Amino acid sequence: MNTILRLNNLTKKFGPVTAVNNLSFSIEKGNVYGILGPNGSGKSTTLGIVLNVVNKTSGDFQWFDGTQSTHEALKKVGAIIERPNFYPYMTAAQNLELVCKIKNVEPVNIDEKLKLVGLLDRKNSKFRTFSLGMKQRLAIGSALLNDPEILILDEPTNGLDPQGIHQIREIITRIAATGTTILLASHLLDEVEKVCTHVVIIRKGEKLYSGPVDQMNASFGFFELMAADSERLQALLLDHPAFGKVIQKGDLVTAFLEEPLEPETLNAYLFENGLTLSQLVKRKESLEEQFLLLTNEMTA
Ligand SMILES: Nc1ncnc2c1ncn2[C@@H]1O[C@H](COP(=O)(O)OP(=O)(O)OP(=O)(O)O)[C@@H](O)[C@H]1O
Repeated sequence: MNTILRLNNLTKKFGPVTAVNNLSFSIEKGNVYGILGPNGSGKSTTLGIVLNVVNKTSGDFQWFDGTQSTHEALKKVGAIIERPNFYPYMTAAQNLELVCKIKNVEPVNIDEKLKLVGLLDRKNSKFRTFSLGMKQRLAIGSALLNDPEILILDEPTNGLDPQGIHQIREIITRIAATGTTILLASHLLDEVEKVCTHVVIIRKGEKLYSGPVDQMNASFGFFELMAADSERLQALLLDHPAFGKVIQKGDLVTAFLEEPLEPETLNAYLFENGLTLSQLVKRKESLEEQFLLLTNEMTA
């Protein structure tokens, strides 16, 4: 696989605030990456550093094979990290022609890109008549004019209505299908799940998880149990090698699995040790619950 971008122990401090803390991950060609984290977790700062608009404090990053300067490499990157800004009195097509002039690319792709973002039929409408969703789509079309290797988007659906959100997500999927690598920042787990193949979860600038989105839900689940003798129940669970954390709230004992275990096997183990259960339920955290557990765990 070709590496598009590699971050090595990247750190950014704004005075006493460490916005990005020792962050390392890499972006491989052809995937759709989400940087997922709550507000203020350092997503925009990370994007700003690799796009050369924010100075890093320490660590480094490397674009492509590392042989070009960042300035040269960024010519192969399309990025939208601010609210889309075009000339309001010019049409969509005229604005894109201007972008072509600025980027020094032939204006041959304009219709193709407008079509990709669903704006071909509005190419002669003035920018000021566009909805926020259309403005965002035009910005995506504009960022694609030079056929970049990677498209970078910061919170691409922020402020849009459900229809606008759906359109943007569909367009991102369409662009990814053409082989363009995508890196987007989002605070929405649901968005990353829907659009991305890979995720880097950060909190307070630190990486909590990185890997394929479909392996995020790799928890073995947990049991919710009740027995008349809950102290003995807890002791037996803690003795069993499959369990990690065991917590009790009222009469309910929750035991988290660190390896697979079937309810029948657990029931038989407890019965053989002289304990009968009044309740046995096996559950798995939803992705949402796991994300919250992961991001809250580091609060302390
Ligand atoms: N120019 C700046 N000066 C001082 N502090 C900053 C600056 N830019 C960002 N920060 C701080 O760095 C931290 C990370 O901010 P950043 O904008 O990167 O997070 P984010 O994950 O993109 O959040 P959001 O989605 O809210 O933009 C925050 O504590 C923020 O207040």
